[in-house]
Amino acid sequence: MSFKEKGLLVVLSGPSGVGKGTVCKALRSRGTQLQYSISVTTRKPREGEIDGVHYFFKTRDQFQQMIRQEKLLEWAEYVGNCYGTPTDYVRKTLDEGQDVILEIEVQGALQVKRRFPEALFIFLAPPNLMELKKRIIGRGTETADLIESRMTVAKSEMELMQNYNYVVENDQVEKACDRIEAIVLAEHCRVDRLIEKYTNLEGADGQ
Ligand SMILES: Nc1ncnc2c1ncn2[C@@H]1O[C@H](COP(=O)(O)OP(=O)(O)OP(=O)(O)O)[C@@H](O)[C@H]1O
Ligand SMILES: Nc1nc2c(ncn2[C@@H]2O[C@H](COP(=O)(O)O)[C@@H](O)[C@H]2O)c(=O)[nH]1
Repeated sequence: MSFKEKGLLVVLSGPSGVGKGTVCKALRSRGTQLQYSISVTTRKPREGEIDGVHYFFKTRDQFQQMIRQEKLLEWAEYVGNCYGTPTDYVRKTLDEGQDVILEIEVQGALQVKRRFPEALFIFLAPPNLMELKKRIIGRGTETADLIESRMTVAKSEMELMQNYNYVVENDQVEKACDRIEAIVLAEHCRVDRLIEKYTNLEGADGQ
């Protein structure tokens, strides 16, 4: 009898501008074995963002329809726009035994926790709030008003950190990637994930 381990669901969240996207991109270019779920959003594309690559861009009506049809694993309204994770891709990829990473804000992460308590929750934290603001400004994608709104949300998101399994400081991108890779590796070795495999050892050689 062969034991097929299900993929691990990794939730990476943290305030806007902390570097979630940057860290995920760096993990990807290292070849880290994580599949990236592409979210659905009602936000307008930023310059250079491609539909189906960075997000699936939808109208509010289309997004509402996805909610009604229960196509979203989680969703949240964030600073005037809606964001959500398509369920099908996540379930299919986990069932194939591949790990999936969701790059989402905190309200959505809490919904995932209720539905998938066994998922791994990592909070990416900035060295401090001044540095966070500097990063959002430096990215050059938001108006001054939106930067203030995102900073206000960021402060309340930081207070929800205790709902996560790990906090990783994104002081340097490569160090943050090292820490995330180590956490994911350790999670794969947890007894509660592997016990089924090792309690069925006898079946493995046909005895
Ligand atoms: N460790 C770091 N040191 C300095 N700058 C960083 C670091 N990580 C990311 N940045 C920069 O911070 C800015 C925001 O990063 P990024 O867009 O990845 O954040 P994010 O958390 O994905 O934001 P959002 O949640 O809004 O999508 C970018 O300009 C990026 O280059
Ligand atoms: N709850 C969810 N949050 C998501 C999802 N995809 C992205 N996000 C988060 O939204 C904010 C804003 O993103 P931006 O691209 O407009 O800067 C940020 O924290 C993202 O991580 C999702 O599917 N669900």
